[in-house]
Amino acid sequence: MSNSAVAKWLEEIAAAKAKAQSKASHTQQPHPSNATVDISANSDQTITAGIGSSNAYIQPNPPSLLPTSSQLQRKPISRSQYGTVASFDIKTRKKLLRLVLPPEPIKPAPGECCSNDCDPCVNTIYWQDLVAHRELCKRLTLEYEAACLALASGEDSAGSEEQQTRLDANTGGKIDDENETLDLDQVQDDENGLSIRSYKPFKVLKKRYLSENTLQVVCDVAYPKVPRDMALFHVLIRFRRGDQFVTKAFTPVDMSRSSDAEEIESKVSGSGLEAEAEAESSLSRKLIFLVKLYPSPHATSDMFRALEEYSSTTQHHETGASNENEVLFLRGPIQTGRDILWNSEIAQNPGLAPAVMPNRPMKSRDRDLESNKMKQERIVMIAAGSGITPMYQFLRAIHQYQEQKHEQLEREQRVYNRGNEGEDQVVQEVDLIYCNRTTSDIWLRQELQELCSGPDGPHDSVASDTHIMEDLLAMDTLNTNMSWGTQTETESTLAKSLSGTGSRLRTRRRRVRVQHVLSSLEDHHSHRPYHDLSTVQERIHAGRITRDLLRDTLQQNMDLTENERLQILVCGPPLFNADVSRMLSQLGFQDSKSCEIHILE
Ligand SMILES: Cc1cc2nc3c(=O)[nH]c(=O)nc-3n(C[C@H](O)[C@H](O)[C@H](O)COP(=O)(O)OP(=O)(O)OC[C@H]3O[C@@H](n4cnc5c(N)ncnc54)[C@H](O)[C@@H]3O)c2cc1C
Repeated sequence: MSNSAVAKWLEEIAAAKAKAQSKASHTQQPHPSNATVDISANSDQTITAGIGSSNAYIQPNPPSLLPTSSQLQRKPISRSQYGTVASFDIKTRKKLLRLVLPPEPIKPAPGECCSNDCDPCVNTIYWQDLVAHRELCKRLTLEYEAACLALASGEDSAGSEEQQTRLDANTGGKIDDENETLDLDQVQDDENGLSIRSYKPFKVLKKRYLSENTLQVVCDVAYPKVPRDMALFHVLIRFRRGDQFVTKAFTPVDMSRSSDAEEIESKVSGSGLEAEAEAESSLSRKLIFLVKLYPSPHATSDMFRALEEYSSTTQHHETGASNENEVLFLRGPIQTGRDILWNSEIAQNPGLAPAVMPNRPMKSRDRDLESNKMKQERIVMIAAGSGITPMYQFLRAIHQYQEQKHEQLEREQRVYNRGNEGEDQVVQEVDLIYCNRTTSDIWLRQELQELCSGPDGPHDSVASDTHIMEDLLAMDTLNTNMSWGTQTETESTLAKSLSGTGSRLRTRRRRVRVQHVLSSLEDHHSHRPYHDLSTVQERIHAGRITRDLLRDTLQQNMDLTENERLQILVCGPPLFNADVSRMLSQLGFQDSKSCEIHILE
């Protein structure tokens, strides 16, 4: 090609470039390099300043009605992702500066706050994040303006080694010398688990109807290893419904059983059955929700019905799930005001029930304990339907910590050959009255039975024998007092013979007794009246909860000594709570120094 041809060709290219450039500058808003940025738009924002050419642009991303799934997933704002980004315009060979601002936090939707005095409340988190976001945007904007001025006045050190490490045009120009994050409070988000600051998507691993109106949903996230002072908590589940969100609170249930885990570990190789058991056992360690389904049309229930189990054949760009119905957006763990008080008390006194009366500060209980005055804690739980979930969480927490305490004492006794006199001062008794329509509506029945009899089984050790003995003796007392069915001869003999042996380990003094109240009169499967189905672990009554039943259960709590204290927890639908409160008041149970009544809404 001749020189003139080459020159002509270059001219044509330059003309085309100039044309394209002038077209771009007409379609974009000129922006002075010291412009302030409106940070209220709910999206990432970019300001570009072309210094050296007259181009300076603000390019806010169009605000969308709904946050994108990446925003839903957003981690705490990291300083390193945003700020002044430099690049070079290949055409003009001039340096461009760009300001990338973080997205504004998403305001909680109406109804997202469950009004249970949670700490942190989703609204508090939002306001904290908003303040932090504004401060960060202000700082980044100032930095950007300073960089623009420096570039315009030729003081920009681009090209220097230092600047090159800060600016990386090819990778989007991340500022990589600062790792400051805006995580304002102490609650740490778990990278792979739940986050308290934002909704994260998790695959639905299993969806199973336990009954016509009960759904069990297993999510692909481990039941959080919450610290001792966070044993009681709930999780927010968010569904997208058209262009709106529906957010509801649910209490996950911990279905992992140590006996299962040990069994799996003891297996050497994995046959088909073993692998199946292992898969089932690993599912039991996941976050599991029990959901009460209401007849359709019911927004929340219908969205749960529409959930699908994750299928590995199709792919979702974020979670690997094929469609939105295979994913649940979760946020947590969140504690209600009540949870916080109980959690701190369980953490301090694992063997004890909570004392949450505002007029009875925990210190007074500690004094009681120090002076060895308080010896008996009684808890009566009265639940209906899904109201069992917080009760079960509570029972699990107490059970778990008592197990730990028991093991610790057992170890100490073995190692130091030390007796544990004085350790068995506090006795805790728990009665649970659980109301449903039929046996198939009972949630966590097996798990409750296990809590009644303990995980050790009757033949393992003196400790477990002692435990069983205590349960049986407790039953004996109940049978005498309440004329519930009859204890079998074997049970009675075992209780008596064990009571004769004396107990070497008397630290575990938990007694859980379960009574089911079923409003349907007979069992549909066996066609036998419900009271015939009572066992040593659970009593079954037909009908509705009555004042007489409450009186019988509470009978032994009528005349509390100054060393005893009674806690009554009620959790069910509003009408049920109101009915039970009325009956308790008719029976003379009111909040006092020795009796605390908690209605869980
Ligand atoms: C901290 C916390 C933890 C919770 N944990 C659980 C849990 O583990 N499992 C669980 O299932 N729920 C749980 N809930 C309740 C759950 O969040 C929802 O409120 C519940 O599923 C009802 O859905 P909704 O609010 O959309 O019902 P809404 O339609 O707003 O109705 C509110 C209430 O009216 C009654 N109701 C509505 N429709 C019907 C109907 N067709 N028939 C009979 N009664 C009806 C129900 O009592 C319902 O709770 C929890 C709530 C809180 C605050």
